[in-house]
Order: sequence, then C-alpha cells, then structure tokens
Amino acid sequence: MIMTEKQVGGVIVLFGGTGDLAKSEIIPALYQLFQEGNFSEQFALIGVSRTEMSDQEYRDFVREAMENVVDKDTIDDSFFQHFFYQAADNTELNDFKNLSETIQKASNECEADPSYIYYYSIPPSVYDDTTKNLKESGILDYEGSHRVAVEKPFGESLESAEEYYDLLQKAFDPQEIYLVDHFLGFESLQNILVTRQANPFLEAIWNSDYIEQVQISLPEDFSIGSRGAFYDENGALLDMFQNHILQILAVVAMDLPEEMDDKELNEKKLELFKSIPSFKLEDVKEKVVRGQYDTYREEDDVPEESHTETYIAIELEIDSDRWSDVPFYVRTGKSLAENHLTVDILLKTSSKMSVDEQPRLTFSIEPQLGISMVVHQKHPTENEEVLAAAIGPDKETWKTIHFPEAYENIISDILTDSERHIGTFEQVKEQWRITDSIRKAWEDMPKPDFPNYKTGEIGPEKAEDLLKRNNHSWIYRI
Ligand SMILES: NC(=O)C1=CN([C@@H]2O[C@H](COP(=O)(O)OP(=O)(O)OC[C@H]3O[C@@H](n4cnc5c(N)ncnc54)[C@H](OP(=O)(O)O)[C@@H]3O)[C@@H](O)[C@H]2O)C=CC1
Ligand SMILES: O=C1O[C@H](COP(=O)(O)O)[C@@H](O)[C@H](O)[C@H]1O
Repeated sequence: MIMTEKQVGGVIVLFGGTGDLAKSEIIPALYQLFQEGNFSEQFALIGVSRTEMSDQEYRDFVREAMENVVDKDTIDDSFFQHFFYQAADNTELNDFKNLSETIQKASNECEADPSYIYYYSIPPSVYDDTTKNLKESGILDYEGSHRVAVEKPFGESLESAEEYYDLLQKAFDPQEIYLVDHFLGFESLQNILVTRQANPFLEAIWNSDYIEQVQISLPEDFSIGSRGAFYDENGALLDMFQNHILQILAVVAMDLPEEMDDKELNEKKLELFKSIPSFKLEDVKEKVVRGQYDTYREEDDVPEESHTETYIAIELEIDSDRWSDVPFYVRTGKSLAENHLTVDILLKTSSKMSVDEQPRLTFSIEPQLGISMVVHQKHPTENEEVLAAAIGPDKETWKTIHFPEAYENIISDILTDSERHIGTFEQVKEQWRITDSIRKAWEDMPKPDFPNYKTGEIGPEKAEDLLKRNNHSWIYRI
C-alpha cells in the first residue's frame, strides 16, 4: 500500500473518462488503489465525455478496461458501484448543469465526502472551456475541497501554458493544481535520486571528471495507433521531449538538496532546467535530428503530407561546472525496433587496451527495472587483455517487491495532497522555453525530407551521425 494510514473518500470527475488514457492507465491505477484498501466507501467517480452512455454502460466499459489488465475472475465487483457517467461536451456550459446534477446524485448515493477532484484526461484544446464551465456552473462553489489534475502536454507553447495556468488560477489555488507528468510516478525513475543520495561514492563521480556522456533512450516499438489527430498536432517533441524526457534528464543531472524533501527537490530541479541553454538555429541544425516512420502518413487522421516528427534525437548541453563538456543525448520514437526506457551513464576509462563496450552504469526504468553496471576487468585467460563484464541487476530482490504503477503514485499524490511525484509550473515553463527554441528554429528551416526511417528499425541514419561527430555511438538493445 502506498497511500496513507487513512482511507480517502470524495468525488473524482474524470473528464475524458472514455479515452485511451482513462482506460489504459487511470482506471487500472484506481482499481489497484481500491484493492489495496486506500478508498473508503464514501467515494464516487463520474466519467465524462461527449459519448452518450448510461451509468450501467459506463460500469461495463470500466469492467472491460479492467479485464485487459487483471484476470476477470478475480475482479472485485464492488469497485464498479462507485462509478457514474455524464455525457457532456466540455465546451458547453449547459452540459455542466447536467454534470452538476450527476455529481449531486453520485455524492448522495455513495455518501461521498465533500472533496472534489477534476481530472483532465482530455485534449489540451478543451482545458480552458472545462475550467471556465466548472466555475460558471457553480460546481466549484460546492462546500469542500476542490483539486484539479491536468495531463501533459500542458499547453502548446510557453505562451499558451501561461494562459492556461492563469485561467486555472482563477478557479483554483496553486496548491490545488496538479500538473501531471506520469513519468515522475515511475518508482525506478525516483530510484535514480535515491541511489545517488544513498551512495556517496556515486555523487563523488557524478560529474565531468568521471562521466563522459549520458544517454536517455525511450524507443517505442509501436505506432501512434488511433491517436492520429492528437499526435499529428504534437509530434515527438511535444509528446515526449517537452515533458517526460526533460524531467528524466533533470532527475539524472540536478544537484541534490541537503534535505530530500519535495519542495527542495523541486527547487534544485528548477535550477537544473535553468542551466540548459535555449537552442539557436545553428545548434538545432547540428544537434537535433527528427524523423518520421515510413507508414505514418497512412495512419488514421494523419494528413497525407504531414511533416510531424515521430522520432527525435537531441544532444543537450548543461551549462554548469559539474557537467561541462558532457553531452546528454536523448532519443525517442515510434515504430522502432526497441521498446524500453533506459538511462546509460557512460564512464571514462583509463584502460589502454581497446574494449568494445565502454564502462557504464545503467538505470533500466521500463519494462525491465533495476541498476546494472559494465566494468572493465582482466580477461580470465588472456593476460594482456581487458574485457567488459556486466554486474547486476539484482533480479531476486525485485521479484519480491510490488512496484506501484506510475499512475498509482500520481493519483495517490493527488488524493493525499502530496507533491512527491508532481512537477511545478515554474519547471513546466522552463521545459517550454527549451522546447520552443527548437520549434522556432524548425520554422526557419526547410521542411524535412520525410518519411526517413523504416518501421521496426533503429531510426533515421542522421541520428547515428549525431553521435559519430563526437566519436560516440548509441547503445541499442535489440
Ligand atoms: N494516451 C496516453 O498514453 C497518454 C495521454 N496523455 C494525455 O491525456 C490526455 C488524453 O489523452 P488520450 O486519452 O490519449 O486521448 P483520447 O483521444 O483517447 O481521449 C480523449 C477523451 O476526451 C474526450 N473528449 C474530447 N473532446 C471532448 C469534449 N469537447 N468534451 C468532453 N469530452 C471530450 C473524449 O471522448 P469523446 O470523444 O466521446 O468526447 C475521450 O474520452 C491528453 O492530454 C494526452 O496528452 C498523457 C500521457 C499518456
Ligand atoms: O505520455 C506518453 O507516454 C507514452 C509512454 O508512456 P508509458 O507509460 O506507456 O511508457 C507514450 O507512448 C505516449 O505517446 C505519450 O503520450
């Protein structure tokens, strides 16, 4: 159990309750928290989307979502009694009057506590109307506490993120606003911080004296599926780099505070973001590679001439003494040969002999978990040779532990007023500054020659060249 000694109740309004994210992540996480006994009987969830459905149909939908992730014979039916549904177009104030009635009905039936969470699992384009209508319909005037959770990407640029946030602040206090980046909920990402803090020898080498380069890799072996409309507007830069990748990079590169409390960690992370320079046009030409997989333009809701990138590889620099001249390489893409989330810290070697693999420390975040290391050792039979040998991870320890899913940690934070796995708006603004600088340069460059990589392969050739310039190469796990 990850939440608290105390069970929580209240009302969750899940906007986008029929969408991909609700089905694949949010509902299963809620079920897990329910199963662990974190919810009291006094809780209700209202799914909202434009699709017409009865409460019973929504309960069936939720059951189906659960059947995808747990054995259907083991599902606890009492979970579904807490679910209700309201069809509403979030852009229509009138529909919020119906929503208000459904909230009252669900609250009465479940005797729900007067604590309200509004989860925006909806396209960013409807965030503003949702906030306005929640306020104007009087829902936010109900007695009790009100919190809002907003999915990434938060905004479409620094400017629009500021506008969204201003509007949110007209309806909610800053401490009631949760900007969700679910990667921060990965236990194995948080583990990087704890490992650094708990092993002083690591902090001692966590700098350019010992570290030659860092690689953060998030290749995905699946396509954009049914998310064409959303994806084509965003691309890999906004979908993965602006949020997840920059947050991972911050966890790896930030200075550690003296006290590992949430506030100080967030401040150190903000300092790190501020030390990443914005990209200039020349930097982008040299250090940013984009790609598109061969069949992307045939996907549903994707224009035939789309120039949206489904792949990016970027070399970032961090302007600090700790990281001077250490390149941070990041890459992500759809329809690739690999599927994992891995952070490789490549270490300098003093070995005179040439060894194929460089010494490194690896944090495997998904789907494998754990830490492993490659060190240079004496060759057992050839006295004059050195070989690279792997150490760990300790699979036996991991086997005995249940790792909460990312969304369990995130939702648990929202329910319990914690900010452990939540970033801040100041960080989001810095993330946009960096991202916008790349986008601005792209606007001034000729359109890329897309598509430029084959489904099921490692990505565009130019991504290889990006590292070759520095005599480095990507670590692939195929
Ligand atoms: N899917 C994923 O893996 C992840 C998604 N996210 C973020 O989560 C959010 C949702 O993504 P995802 O679930 O994939 O998107 P989907 O397109 O699958 O779902 C969107 C949901 O919003 C509803 N919706 C859309 N427009 C309106 C409207 N005007 N009024 C009311 N409801 C509306 C849709 O239902 P209907 O059409 O019936 O109205 C649907 O339930 C996005 O911000 C995305 O960036 C974040 C992390 C991962
Ligand atoms: O936010 C997103 O994340 C997923 C990857 O997250 P995971 O938890 O499924 O590994 C990514 O596929 C998606 O495009 C993006 O919107």
